[in-house]
Amino acid sequence: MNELRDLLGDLVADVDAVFLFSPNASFFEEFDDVDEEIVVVGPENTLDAEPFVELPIDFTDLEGRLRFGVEGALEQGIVDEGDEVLCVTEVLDGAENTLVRVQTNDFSPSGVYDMFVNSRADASVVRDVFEVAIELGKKGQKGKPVGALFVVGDAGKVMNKSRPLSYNPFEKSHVHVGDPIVNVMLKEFSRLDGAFVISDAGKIVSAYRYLEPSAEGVDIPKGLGARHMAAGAVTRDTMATAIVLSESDGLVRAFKGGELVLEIDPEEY
Ligand SMILES: Nc1ncnc2c1ncn2[C@@H]1O[C@H](COP(=O)(O)OP(=O)(O)OP(=O)(O)O)[C@@H](O)[C@H]1O
Ligand SMILES: [Mn+2]
Repeated sequence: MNELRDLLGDLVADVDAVFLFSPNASFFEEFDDVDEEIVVVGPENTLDAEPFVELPIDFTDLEGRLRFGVEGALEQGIVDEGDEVLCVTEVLDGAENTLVRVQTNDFSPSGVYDMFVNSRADASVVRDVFEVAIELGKKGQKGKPVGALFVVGDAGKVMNKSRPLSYNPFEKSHVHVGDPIVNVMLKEFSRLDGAFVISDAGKIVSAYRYLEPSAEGVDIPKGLGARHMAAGAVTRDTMATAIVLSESDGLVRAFKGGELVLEIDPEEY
């Protein structure tokens, strides 16, 4: 008789590594004796696991989460190209209810791991800006959809490639992303045109900047307009990362090195 176990056992057979996404302590300990390499992926290394891949944001979409874990492990040399990896994770708030077997080559590098970890700006600054954009996307401005453009890192060069559209409300202030009051200010100022420029350390350098990078050769997906084009182009001309909330489709996108590296729907957060 065919037992399910026999039929589905191939799914877990002969893998090079097992990735546990945000496991709890007791589940993690059960893997003590397995022969395969165990890799923990999560927002914080509360279990002192080694090796560990830190998730900068809570990816609700499964593919984004797997991709980040795999790219991070490849980048850190924990796994190699072509390795077979078994991912144990959750969907729909059901702890450890999902097994996905992937080969590390299944993911063509998207740059998402690189964007957080190897940005000029601190990973926490990139994450904080992401969170503002997601929150803004969820709530809009007084219920209306709103767009916004944040350029993070390499601020001196970004300022050189842009011009003011209005007075800069952050001119003499020393405020940083992540402060609750600053998040309110960013949301308020996002009603007006232009981009926010943020330093590597998270200081808000300016609001209302009109970006003027050279857009020559920048290849962004069709259908996106001037805001996204400017975001893509400024990251090719500088070491910055650009995070864009689209007023028209409500998605948050990130650009680095002139390319789209991440696209998320705030409604799923
Ligand atoms: N070069 C630029 N620098 C800064 N802000 C810009 C630039 N170009 C456009 N924007 C801002 O983007 C807004 C929307 O422009 P547009 O509709 O062309 O962009 P989009 O990519 O379609 O974005 P959305 O999806 O939000 O509509 C403009 O009103 C302006 O505030
Ligand atoms: Mn538009």
